[in-house]
Amino acid sequence: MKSFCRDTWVEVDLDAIRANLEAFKRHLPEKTGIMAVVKADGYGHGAVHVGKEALASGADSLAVALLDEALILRRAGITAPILVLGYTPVESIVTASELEVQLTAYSVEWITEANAILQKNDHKPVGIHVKTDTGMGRLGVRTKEDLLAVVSALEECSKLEWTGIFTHFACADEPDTTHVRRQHDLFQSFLQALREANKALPTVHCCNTAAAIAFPDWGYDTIRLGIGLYGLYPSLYMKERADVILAPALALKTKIAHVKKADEPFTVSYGATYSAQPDEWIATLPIGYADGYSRLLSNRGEVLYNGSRYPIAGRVCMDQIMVSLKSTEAAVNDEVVLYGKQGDEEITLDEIADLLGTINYEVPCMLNYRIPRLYLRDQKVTDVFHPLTMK
Ligand SMILES: Cc1ncc(COP(=O)(O)O)cc1O
Repeated sequence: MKSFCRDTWVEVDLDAIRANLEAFKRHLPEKTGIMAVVKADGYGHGAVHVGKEALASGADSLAVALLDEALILRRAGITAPILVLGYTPVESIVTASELEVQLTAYSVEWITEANAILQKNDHKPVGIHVKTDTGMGRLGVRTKEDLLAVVSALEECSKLEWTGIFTHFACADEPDTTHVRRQHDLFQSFLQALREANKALPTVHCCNTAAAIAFPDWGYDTIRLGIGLYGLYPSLYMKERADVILAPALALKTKIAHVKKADEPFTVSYGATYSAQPDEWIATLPIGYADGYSRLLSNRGEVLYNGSRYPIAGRVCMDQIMVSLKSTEAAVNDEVVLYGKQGDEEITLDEIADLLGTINYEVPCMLNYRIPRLYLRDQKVTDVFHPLTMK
């Protein structure tokens, strides 16, 4: 029996997740591992299912943005190393200790306070990756002096272990490599400063998807693989390089809830911005902006029906959209593809991102708790998870 009561769903192809990870394994030096980035609920694909598939396919560890995201993975039984990439309030250090999750740090004050909290009740030590800001301008130490001060502070801590050092690139997906090379040069000078201070380096990492594609020899101990794991390229330039071939893992599908043929002209949706003409078929689909299907697609987006493209008719509503099937007769329960392939046609997340004036990263992240996720292997549904009902 279906475990959800609506005819709109996301399909995640776990074979594509595996294939994408294996494509990067082939592209990278053998010694370089893969940290699968599954933050934002696996970029909207489902962090638990994607994380488990990535680990089963050869990833060595997982990364998330928030400690709460790591909690969900641990609750799902994932025991692999997990790194929290973002800022964690120091009061949460005990949770990190209990979950055995590694955190990011770059402040002597934070380190000192975190260690004191863990010492108070003799908690288990927490692994710390030191973040260096080489040009992202977001989090991290910016000078060798600050880096050495942070590492020295960690060495004084009985409850914190220095387990990694990393940086994050701001422009690795661009054809002009000036900025990314400058960042990598600075990162290398930080590593050299540590060596000169007789510090044994822990896990070293700097590459995101784009840098892993363009500079595989910068892989160091591991890369942080995000968008590429999901079969998406960080930029058109990266896609056109074609040195790592990826398969999109996500599709968004629905079924026609209502359909009618216009006998005479009538307007469609809020604001009456679309007028159906005689003999035009209008279908109503059970998805809207409250699901993360943007209202900016009103009168601009397209869907696939019977392998052909048809325009959204009128404004996207909170829970429903209407599409014009032109003169094509249709029936309730016929399947419609909103993102993905149908026949020879495909509506890509890149296309939707262009229509929305954003990047492909944001499009799957917008798909929220109201849409059940179906997980496929060999094109067959092997598992279902509905964020709304949590089962
Ligand atoms: C610190 C950090 N590291 C890595 C990623 C993954 O980037 P891609 O999705 O572009 O691979 C994100 C991130 O914020």
